[in-house]
Amino acid sequence: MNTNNSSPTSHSEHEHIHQSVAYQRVLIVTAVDVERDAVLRGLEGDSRFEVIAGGVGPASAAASTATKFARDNYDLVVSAGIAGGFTGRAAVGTLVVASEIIAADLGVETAEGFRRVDELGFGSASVAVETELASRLTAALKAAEQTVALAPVLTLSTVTGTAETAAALAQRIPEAAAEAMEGYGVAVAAQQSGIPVLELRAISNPIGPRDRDAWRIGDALAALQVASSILKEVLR
Ligand SMILES: O=C(O)c1cccc(C(=O)CC[C@H]2O[C@@H](n3cnc4c(=O)[nH]cnc43)[C@H](O)[C@@H]2O)c1
Repeated sequence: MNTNNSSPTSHSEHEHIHQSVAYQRVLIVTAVDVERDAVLRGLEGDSRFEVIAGGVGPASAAASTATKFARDNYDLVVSAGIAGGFTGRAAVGTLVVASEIIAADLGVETAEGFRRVDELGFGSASVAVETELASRLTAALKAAEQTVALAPVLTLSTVTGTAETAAALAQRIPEAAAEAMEGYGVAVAAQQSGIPVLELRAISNPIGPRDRDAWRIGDALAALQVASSILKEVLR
């Protein structure tokens, strides 16, 4: 860093200063304790980060996130944890960085099919992420030889448990790579407080017929730990 106040600061120094100032306080919200513990292992005690297990589902995630925002200031919030992956788009053990966070069941069922709240004039079922940062995180994960997709991540209150529902979701939102249960809740809390948001997911199971014994939670938590250590470096 340039410590001489009288000399001009270069463009690249400005960028560095901006980055380190921008992300000094980061809140990471997982659903459950084992996810929080995997993230904490990856962060290795970095004091810029606070990690909470905010509960399962969008309502708990939103309330937990908003409660933290009411008590402290944050520069960034990250929804993180394990997730289901759409077959052919995100395999078990790989990572997904959200390019967009979509509440896939926020809308109305009609005889003609599902209609998003957006079409009905009741707000939006999607929240934009901090795009540049999502791209940088994806690139850093790839550089660290992780398999990662940058794609929309769906939030659902109900885990998909049939091939029919999985196919319907994949057809309705063809770009989506993963589904989880909290991203949209964290993202709405962030949006209402003007705080940038990311979602980072490690795939534990394929989306489709329910087979809980086939979930590879250990592999997903290991990938989440690696991804958290890379997130720490990207925000440095
Ligand atoms: O039983 C365990 O040992 C265990 C360990 C870690 C996490 C869990 C959970 O049940 C976390 C639930 C959490 O995971 C997300 N998730 C994972 N797969 C899917 C899916 O296919 N569809 C939707 N959500 C999924 C979700 O965000 C839940 O909060 C258990």
